[in-house]
Amino acid sequence: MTLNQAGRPAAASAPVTLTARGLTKTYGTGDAAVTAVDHVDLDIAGGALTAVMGPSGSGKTTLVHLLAGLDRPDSGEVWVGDDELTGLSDKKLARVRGRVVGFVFQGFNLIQTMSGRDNIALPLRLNGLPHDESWMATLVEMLGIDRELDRRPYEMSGGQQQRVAIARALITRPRVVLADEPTGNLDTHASAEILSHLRASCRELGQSVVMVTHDPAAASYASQVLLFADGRVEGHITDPTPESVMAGLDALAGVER
Ligand SMILES: Nc1ncnc2c1ncn2[C@@H]1O[C@H](COP(=O)(O)OP(=O)(O)OP(=O)(O)O)[C@@H](O)[C@H]1O
Repeated sequence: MTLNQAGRPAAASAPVTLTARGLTKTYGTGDAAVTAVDHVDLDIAGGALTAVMGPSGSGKTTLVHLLAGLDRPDSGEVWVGDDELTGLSDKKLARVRGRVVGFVFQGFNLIQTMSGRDNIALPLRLNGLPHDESWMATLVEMLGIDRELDRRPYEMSGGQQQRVAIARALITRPRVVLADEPTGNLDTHASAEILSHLRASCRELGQSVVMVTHDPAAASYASQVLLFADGRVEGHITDPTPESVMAGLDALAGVER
């Protein structure tokens, strides 16, 4: 698979590192306070796919929202290359985020009154970026969503909505892509295809791609897995296999294999 098959080549850009320093987010106060992300330091190299795994409630979604600038940390910093997202005003953050970060939400967040095509193109319109028909065609072919272009999200299956949401995240050729359970609604075959595309996309575009997943098979597509528990990175697995991921998760839960 190449991303360049439909016309103009996808512009490769120098990989940038996604960095977090001392990233902390607490919800609630007093006895009800939950520190969802607790002094996290990360250096995620561009051009590689990183998976984040851990128990439910360990803070994975909060972490990717903070890394994307969708939510503000209580303390700590997020950098995309030399740009500090956490230091920006809301207005500047919205502008940088729109151009630099692509996000695949857990619930897709597609706009129900808009066609698949308009949903995919929305980040370009919102950020005043030129429409690139050949890149749109490449993504549509890669994700197999040509029939979804003229449908509204409520006329699509969950898996089709997910593919449209992935196209929307990639349409601006963002430097950083954050994905919360990008294959959660897909069958094994469709998941494998999407993950291969995401991996190829980050390699060919030099993107830093971080995805949250509960699926060891999905995580094995990554070049590294971060094991997350109680808001902290408690371990790394490099060159993961489904078996090494399961062993890592068991170790995280204190279970001996
Ligand atoms: N908006 C919020 N207000 C209050 N507490 C929150 C909020 N969002 C998350 N939390 C709490 O923060 C903790 C981490 O939640 P988060 O959704 O980041 O975990 P997760 O690892 O992504 O979970 P899952 O795997 O179930 O999606 C949980 O205890 C959750 O209840």
